[in-house]
Amino acid sequence: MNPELADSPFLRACRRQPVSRTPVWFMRQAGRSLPEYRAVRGGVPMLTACATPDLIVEITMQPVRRYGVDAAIFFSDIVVPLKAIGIDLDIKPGVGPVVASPIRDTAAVETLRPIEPDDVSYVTEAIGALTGELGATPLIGFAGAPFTLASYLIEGGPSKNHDHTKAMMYGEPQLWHALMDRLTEITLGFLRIQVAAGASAVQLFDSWVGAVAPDDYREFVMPYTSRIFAGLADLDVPRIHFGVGTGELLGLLGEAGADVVGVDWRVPLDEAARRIGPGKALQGNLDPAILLAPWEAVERRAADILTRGAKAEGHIFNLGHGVLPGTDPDQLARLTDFVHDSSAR
Ligand SMILES: O=C(O)CCc1c2[nH]c(c1CC(=O)O)Cc1[nH]c(c(CC(=O)O)c1CCC(=O)O)Cc1[nH]c(c(CC(=O)O)c1CCC(=O)O)Cc1[nH]c(c(CCC(=O)O)c1CC(=O)O)C2
Repeated sequence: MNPELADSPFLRACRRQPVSRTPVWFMRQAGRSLPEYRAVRGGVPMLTACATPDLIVEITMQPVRRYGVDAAIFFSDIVVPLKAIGIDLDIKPGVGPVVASPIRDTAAVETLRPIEPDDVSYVTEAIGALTGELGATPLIGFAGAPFTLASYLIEGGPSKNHDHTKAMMYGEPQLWHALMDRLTEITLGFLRIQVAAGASAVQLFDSWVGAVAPDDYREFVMPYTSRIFAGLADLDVPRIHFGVGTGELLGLLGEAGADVVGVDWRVPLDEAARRIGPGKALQGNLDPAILLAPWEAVERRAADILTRGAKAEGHIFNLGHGVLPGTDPDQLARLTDFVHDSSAR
């Protein structure tokens, strides 16, 4: 790895090494909040954009150019690897991922095959071009975690209560474990492809896992996330584990094997550090909705997060979840500068 990249504040903070300033990036930093994104997407469907190397590169670079964030995140979506292995699904504007035939029996589970580099050659091509353009700025690869992907596949789309998902988990545990096993192989394979192509860190999004209780997490989810983190260990890239509403799960999320735990806005970072224990860096955790309020409100919260984050062994500033589409990009530009200026040491 290029020594300047290895020494970047983001990678150093992930490794819990001293930094010259707190690194910052934002989940969903590319996307609908940016006028330049809306311009290049035009009428191109989301999943077409995710399979077009030139668009992936351009969209990934947009927030790096505009904000000067400390990391880029590969432009894609959590359902891309599922589409790539032949699952009939689409991302519908205003709805989200929609699966044509929800997966609820053994025959359907058996249609989930492992992912091969040839299934996603556009990913390898885009990441190769990106690492050249990014130079000393790290590129984060990502994937959805098995629980969150299972929820989309079983429900057939976004779900508030995950009814069918939990019905399978509690009522048909064998089928559940078979599904999670296949999704684990796909997720691990997809992350390994991204690292082989040049990603210098990975983030596993278990966005909906906050819906399960700690004992159920241990039994039905953790064996799979642990397998993914263990399966990445030989690649020597920082592994970030993120979920929403995970206050009661934070210790277990750390135990599953990540290097960095992403925290949403519900738990202050000093308290999160206490719950997670030593040996982990933290990422987070400004409520993305605060960015819709005047700057003074943003600044007050951001300053508090920097103070609390300093109690962790490493801190990467981020939001507690993705940038909301109605966010004014000038707020994010100001926030990036504020984090850099007020944490410089
Ligand atoms: O509410 C729901 O369940 C549907 C959510 C939804 C997904 N893809 C989607 C949508 C529709 C939408 O955003 O309106 C569809 C989707 N994915 C994405 C976009 C672009 C944007 O948000 O404006 C969009 C909107 C598509 C469009 O432009 O019309 C891109 C995306 N998804 C994702 C990422 C990774 C990241 O967050 O940084 C990124 C890349 C961001 C970047 O390059 O900066 C990951 C993703 N997609 C998805 C999830 C599940 C949880 C969630 O809702 O946030 C997650 C994980 C997460 O953010 O926690 C599912």
